[in-house]
Amino acid sequence: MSDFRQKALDYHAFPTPGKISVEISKPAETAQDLALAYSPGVAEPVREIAADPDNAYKYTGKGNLVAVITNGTAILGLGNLGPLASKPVMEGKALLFKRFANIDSVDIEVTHRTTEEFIQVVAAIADTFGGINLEDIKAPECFEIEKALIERCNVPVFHDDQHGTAIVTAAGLINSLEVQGKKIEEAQIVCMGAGAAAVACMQLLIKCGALRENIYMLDRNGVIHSRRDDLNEYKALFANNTDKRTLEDVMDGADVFVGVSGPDVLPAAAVTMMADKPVIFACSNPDPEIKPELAHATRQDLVMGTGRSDYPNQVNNVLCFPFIFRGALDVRASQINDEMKVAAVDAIRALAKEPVPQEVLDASGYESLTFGKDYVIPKPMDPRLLPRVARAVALAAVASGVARTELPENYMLD
Ligand SMILES: NC(=O)C1=CN([C@@H]2O[C@H](COP(=O)(O)OP(=O)(O)OC[C@H]3O[C@@H](n4cnc5c(N)ncnc54)[C@H](OP(=O)(O)O)[C@@H]3O)[C@@H](O)[C@H]2O)C=CC1
Ligand SMILES: CC(=O)C(=O)O
Ligand SMILES: [Mg+2]
Repeated sequence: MSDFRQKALDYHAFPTPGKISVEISKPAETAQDLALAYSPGVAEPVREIAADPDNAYKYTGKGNLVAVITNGTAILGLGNLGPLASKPVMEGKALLFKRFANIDSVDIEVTHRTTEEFIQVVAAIADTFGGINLEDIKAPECFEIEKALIERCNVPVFHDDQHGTAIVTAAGLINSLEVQGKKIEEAQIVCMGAGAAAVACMQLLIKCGALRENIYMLDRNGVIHSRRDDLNEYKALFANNTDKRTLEDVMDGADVFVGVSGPDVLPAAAVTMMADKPVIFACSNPDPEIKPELAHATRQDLVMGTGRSDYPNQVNNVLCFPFIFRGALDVRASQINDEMKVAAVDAIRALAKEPVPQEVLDASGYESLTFGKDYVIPKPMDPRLLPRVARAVALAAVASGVARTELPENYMLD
């Protein structure tokens, strides 16, 4: 067994299996403490909440609690390995919520027969939480699931693989194009993958200025074009009237490759066909569409990003979901809308252009980092992400009318 594989297994197994635990936040030592925490004292907040459901935010942990919910049908790029096998990833998301945004989070892995059954399960438990983060649910079911849950739930519902990925990809890509001296409005974009992440990434890039007709999307059957009769309604949104059929056909002259598909699907030969100064985001986890070593050996003029922590330019939704939920929870937003997503893109982008504090360099193992080819996007451990992104999101929620409380005082500074 490789050293790294054993290390990863030991990390998860010892000293306690798993990555999260529950802590109590009130004294519970004496009979008097227990009389307040449990019977008879607990009856008082029960009555208050029964009288006004908003009191749940006052008397319980609901307002700082996010559920990470999955069915395990698209676990990273590993595929449909079932709910239980997805648990380490979901505990990982919960760990990241706590570590980066001090949000309490629990993972919920749902076994179900039909899509409607999954929707019913989540809708039935949604009031327990301040927000629902859907994770690793495959397309096209993820689209129907998210839409139905947004309609049925009173708390924000956010499919991370769609929107978290899209926000980070848009921030990183617009910065990369700036570094390469290109404009998003003129960029020829190839998107490998046509699932949850792909559809949302391309939709948000269009909101940020990309032209739909400049985007070529591919699935396992090649280029998505208007004469295919096997497209679901989401892929059909990206069907081009074109004779191009293969990856090579669309990579010829492309400025951007976004990979949200699977491992090693981008051959070096296709990279050589791209326009001058291209951008390659090979975001599949854990194994990217092309290894950075191979891409860099193929040409020198590219900006390269992956979803991983161990290469420069980590294009990964960890840069978004803790912070967008922090902002949404802090103003009790009823939903996470496009205005909040675009605010997150702008805040993440802007941070990459500022000097990097020593603590971030130390934590990420760099001597220096400056905005440029190897640093187009902030590092996840940058402590400025939390105040900047959360504040931008909260302000956007207030401005767009979805906030249900006033802006907290700490967001008013500046
Ligand atoms: N870095 C990041 O932050 C994130 C990365 N990702 C990565 O994106 C990938 C997709 O995730 P997600 O969208 O949630 O999953 P989905 O199951 O929703 O979509 C997967 C898509 O990838 C396509 N695909 C898979 N293998 C290939 C291949 N060999 N050639 C061409 N297309 C292929 C599928 O094609 P078809 O439709 O024909 O089946 C499908 O369209 C994963 O690898 C995941 O790790 C996802 C979210 C965040
Ligand atoms: C990062 C992530 O959410 C994924 O690869 O699915
Ligand atoms: Mg995911």
